[in-house]
Amino acid sequence: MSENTGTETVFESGDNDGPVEVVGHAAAVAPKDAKPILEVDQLRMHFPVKSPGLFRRTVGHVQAVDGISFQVAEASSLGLVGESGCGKSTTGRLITRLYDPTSGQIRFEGKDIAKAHPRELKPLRRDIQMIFQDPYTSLNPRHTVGAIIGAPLLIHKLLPRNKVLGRVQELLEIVGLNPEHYNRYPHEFSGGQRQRIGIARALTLHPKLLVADEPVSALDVSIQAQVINLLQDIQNEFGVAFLFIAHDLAVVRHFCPEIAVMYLGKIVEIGDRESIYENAHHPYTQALLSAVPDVRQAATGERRDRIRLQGDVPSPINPPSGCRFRTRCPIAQEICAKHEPPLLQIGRQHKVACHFPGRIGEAPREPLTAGLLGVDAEGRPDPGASPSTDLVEQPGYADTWFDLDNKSIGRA
Ligand SMILES: Nc1ncnc2c1ncn2[C@@H]1O[C@H](COP(=O)(O)OP(=O)(O)OP(=O)(O)O)[C@@H](O)[C@H]1O
Repeated sequence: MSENTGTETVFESGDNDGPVEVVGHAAAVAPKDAKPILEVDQLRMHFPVKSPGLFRRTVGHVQAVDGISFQVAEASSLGLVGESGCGKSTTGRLITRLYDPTSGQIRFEGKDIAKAHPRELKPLRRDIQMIFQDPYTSLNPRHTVGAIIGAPLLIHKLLPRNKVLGRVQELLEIVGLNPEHYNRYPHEFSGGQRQRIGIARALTLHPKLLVADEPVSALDVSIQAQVINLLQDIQNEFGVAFLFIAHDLAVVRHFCPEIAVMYLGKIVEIGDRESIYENAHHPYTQALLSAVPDVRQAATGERRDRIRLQGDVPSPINPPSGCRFRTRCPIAQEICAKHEPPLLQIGRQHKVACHFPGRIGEAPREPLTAGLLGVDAEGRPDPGASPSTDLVEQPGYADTWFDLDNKSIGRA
């Protein structure tokens, strides 16, 4: 495994009072012209809610994921961020096909796996692996580390039994653990070391895509940075793509060249690192960002104004009409209750779903989306308008977009 040879960088954590400096790697950049390895298109997961009693009728649905679209490029990383309950883990579990989606497509290397039969899933399990949040509960305490890491090789009959130990030791070395410790049990390791064991297990079958569900949230801040550096090393060495799930925008900043922000089952903003961290246009992203300590501001003693959202995320069983964020949004107006804002492309790699998208304090006075939806500023049908028929959310970015600053069409 390559050593930590990158430039000195800073890793921040929103859970801390200030940014934490680590000697680490330069921030990951997207590989040039990489093809998408994963394309998620209008993906939905509605869990049925059953009535109590004998007949257990379906009385409603939890709209955990409600029509999301995005891409993950080969050997790159997409960060999926949002508060607890917004549907991130469900998305991860759909992609690894632990759940059957209600509708939508999950194209892996061009092939739709959303409805793949369990028989077809076996080879897929090699290519797409998951790293779980909790290194304490995700490892079987009764099995040795060698048995945990080697099991997938035996299940998939990839190596004869007498070759497994060698491969296990190689994997332990890759994740920075002592290869002689294969006979130890999970409880003999610290939290960070256990997460390394979970990563080794996920790597056993040479996956092409890793879904990392809050892989560092349970770890101490200093250990978080080491584990993220390890994931970056693994990506550089093996070309693995990542869907990196986190509740905190600080955690994914370093590792993910592209970020998607989720709220109540929807993607509300998606873009490259610069668009999200320097130029966020959705009030929800702005609120999440305001909780992240900023390195430059910490150095000058300034503080970013904290935007405090009122209340909790509403229930996904009965989400608010129109824009789902409107009940907590500081700039919501009448139209927001009536119409769901489409995810509009406003930059080369930047999309936002808001009727009033803008930098903090620069939101437009009139809803930007009214003409496209064929309504007036209050959201009432406008008989003179011709609504756009082309508002279905697509994965990826188009070659043209609406440039909000210049009020003109931007081109790639
Ligand atoms: N198996 C299930 N059955 C019914 N509802 C579910 C199920 N799994 C998740 N949910 C609900 O779906 C919504 C989204 O949950 P999910 O775990 O995907 O969110 P999350 O953003 O990952 O949150 P967290 O960080 O807390 O895990 C929540 O309201 C949750 O209660």
